[in-house]
Amino acid sequence: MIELKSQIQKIKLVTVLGAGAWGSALADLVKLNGYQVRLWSRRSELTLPKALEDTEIVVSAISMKGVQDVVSVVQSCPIAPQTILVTATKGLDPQTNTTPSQIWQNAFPHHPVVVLSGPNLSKEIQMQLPAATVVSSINHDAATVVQLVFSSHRFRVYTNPDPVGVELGGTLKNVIAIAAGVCDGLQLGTNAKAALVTRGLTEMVRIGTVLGAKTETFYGLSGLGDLLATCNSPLSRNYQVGYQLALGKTLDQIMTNLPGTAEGVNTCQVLMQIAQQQNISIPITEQVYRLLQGEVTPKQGLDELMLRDIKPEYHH
Ligand SMILES: NC(=O)C1=CN([C@@H]2O[C@H](COP(=O)(O)OP(=O)(O)OC[C@H]3O[C@@H](n4cnc5c(N)ncnc54)[C@H](O)[C@@H]3O)[C@@H](O)[C@H]2O)C=CC1
Ligand SMILES: O=C(CO)COP(=O)(O)O
Repeated sequence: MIELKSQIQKIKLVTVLGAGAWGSALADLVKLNGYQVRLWSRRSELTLPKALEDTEIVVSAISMKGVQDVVSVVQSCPIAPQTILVTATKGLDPQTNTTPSQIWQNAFPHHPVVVLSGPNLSKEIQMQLPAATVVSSINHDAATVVQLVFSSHRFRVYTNPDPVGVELGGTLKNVIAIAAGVCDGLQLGTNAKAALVTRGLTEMVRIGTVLGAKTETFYGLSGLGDLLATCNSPLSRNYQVGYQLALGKTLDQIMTNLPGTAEGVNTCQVLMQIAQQQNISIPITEQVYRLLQGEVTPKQGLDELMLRDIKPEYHH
């Protein structure tokens, strides 16, 4: 306990990697709590080694496609052995099917790695609206340090003992958010949306538990919480992808004009690979995949879901 207290008191400098929507919002949260913050992006004048010099916490908000590259460069920089690595990316690596925290941990086996994930639409956070999130790590002390560094009267941070589940909640919901956007774009109504989001959660639990997550984590902020936020907000880029597909735009048109990253598009492909390899039923994800591939229209995807064999709600 004394050691943890002195660890927390030592934190003065936090480096945030990725100056996109989420990295900028996270940097502001930490800055408002009185810490010195360095915000690095590949376009900034600050070099990565300089950004990492003497830092106590590194927060990565790099989109999935850049994580491996950035991790490789960070590996070549001198960082102190006790530096805490925090990952806030919500995606899966298409080559290895691994999560961002697994990539960080593989590269830095002796460093504490903490995941940060929750219902956190960056625009609302930047507007200083209240929000809550979850931090989790196999190193509980490191998670507690990160909890204290980020917590404020408008950002409530919980710890959770299931890092795999916390990270996967934020990642898996992106695909369901695309489906929710389609549902609203087609004006299918509130009953349909409730059914979709609930069955989406069942699907998240099914694939997430195969990947090592605990079921109950998906019923918390990083699972259901994030699912509700993104499936119900036009601020969500993943929701926007589905919504605009339902209005008849092409995926290329949507992606060209989208502000920032919609991770669900790539995550969907990775989930299909995993589901096929491991024989997991993920019907909503499958229809989102087929829609993104241009194999079905939004209306055909809906019909495919509605006309599946009837069955019990749960298998025991
Ligand atoms: N925007 C939001 O509301 C939230 C986003 N997230 C997650 O955070 C991650 C980033 O999202 P956003 O900030 O919204 O996206 P963004 O597109 O605004 O920013 C992505 C950042 O990653 C950097 N990046 C990408 N490839 C790179 C590479 N090869 N080398 C160096 N830097 C590279 C970009 O330069 C940019 O700074 C995503 O995984 C997203 O799911 C999580 C919670 C909230
Ligand atoms: O993860 C998010 C909110 O928690 C952000 O959602 P989008 O990436 O769909 O904008």
